[in-house]
Amino acid sequence: MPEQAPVITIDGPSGAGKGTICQVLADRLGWHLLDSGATFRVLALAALHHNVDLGNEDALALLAAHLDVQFVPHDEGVRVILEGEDVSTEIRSQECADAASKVAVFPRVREALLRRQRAFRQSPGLIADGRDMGTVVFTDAEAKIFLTASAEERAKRRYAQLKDKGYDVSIDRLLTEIQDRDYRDANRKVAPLKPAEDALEIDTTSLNIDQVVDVVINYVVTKVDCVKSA
Ligand SMILES: Nc1ncnc2c1ncn2[C@@H]1O[C@H](COP(=O)(O)OP(=O)(O)OP(=O)(O)O)[C@@H](O)[C@H]1O
Ligand SMILES: Nc1ccn([C@@H]2O[C@H](COP(=O)(O)O)[C@@H](O)[C@H]2O)c(=O)n1
Repeated sequence: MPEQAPVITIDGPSGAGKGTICQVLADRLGWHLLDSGATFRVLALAALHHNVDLGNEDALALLAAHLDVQFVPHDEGVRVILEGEDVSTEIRSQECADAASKVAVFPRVREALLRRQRAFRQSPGLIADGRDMGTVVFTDAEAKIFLTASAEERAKRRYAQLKDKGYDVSIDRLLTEIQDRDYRDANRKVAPLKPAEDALEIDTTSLNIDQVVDVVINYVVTKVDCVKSA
C-alpha cells in the first residue's frame, strides 16, 4: 500500500487560535492546509442560498454529497468557490458560523463531508484545522494538538479581530455566541469537540501567538520524522 502523507491535526474551540497557528505551520513546512470549518460553513451557506431547512438531515446530506465547491490555494490563504462564486468572505459571517454548527450535528452530513476533507491529505503533508481532525478524520495523524483558551479570552480576541476589520460588535454578544457554539459542538452525539487521547493540550489563554507557535513546533519536531530531519 502506498505510504500516506503525514498529518498534523489542530483541534479546539472557536477563537483558540487554530487557524492562525495552522497557517504559520503550513507556511513553515510548505504543507497543505485543511480548514475543515470552511467545509461546514460553505455547506451552511449553500443551504441558506437554496432555502434548505437547517434541521433537515436528509436534505442537508444530499446537498453535501453534491456540493459544487472548490478550495483554491491563494497567497492569502484559501479561496472558497461555491457554484462558481467566491464566497471566502461571506462564509466568515456570524450567521454562517452559527448555521455551520447547526448542520454539523448531523451524522450523515459529517459523513458526506469526510471524503472531501480526507482528499486534502497529499504529499508532502497536511495541517488539518477543526474540531474532530484528531478524533475522527485523521485518527492516524503523526501529531495531534488541542488548543484551548478561556471563553472570555477568545471573545476578546474575536472582538479585536472584528474591530480591526471595521465591524461594530458587542463583546458580550460575542461571548454568548462563543459559549452557545462551544456547547453545541461539545455536546453533539457525533464527533463532539474534545481532545484526542493522544493529543497535546495547550491552554493559550496567557500565551501570545509566537509563544504558541514555539510550543507547537517544539512538539511537532519530536513527533514527525520528516520534520525532525528537515
Ligand atoms: N495566542 C493568541 N493570542 C492572542 N490572539 C490570538 C492568539 N491566537 C490567535 N489570536 C487571534 O485571535 C483571533 C482568532 O484566531 P483564529 O481565527 O486563529 O481562531 P480559530 O481557533 O481558528 O477560530 P475558529 O474556529 O472560529 O475559526 C485572530 O484574530 C488571531 O489573530
Ligand atoms: N472539524 C470541524 C470543523 C468545524 N465544525 C463546525 O463548523 C463550525 C464552524 O467552524 P470554524 O472552525 O470555521 O469556526 C464549528 O462551530 C463547528 O460546529 C465541525 O463540527 N467540525
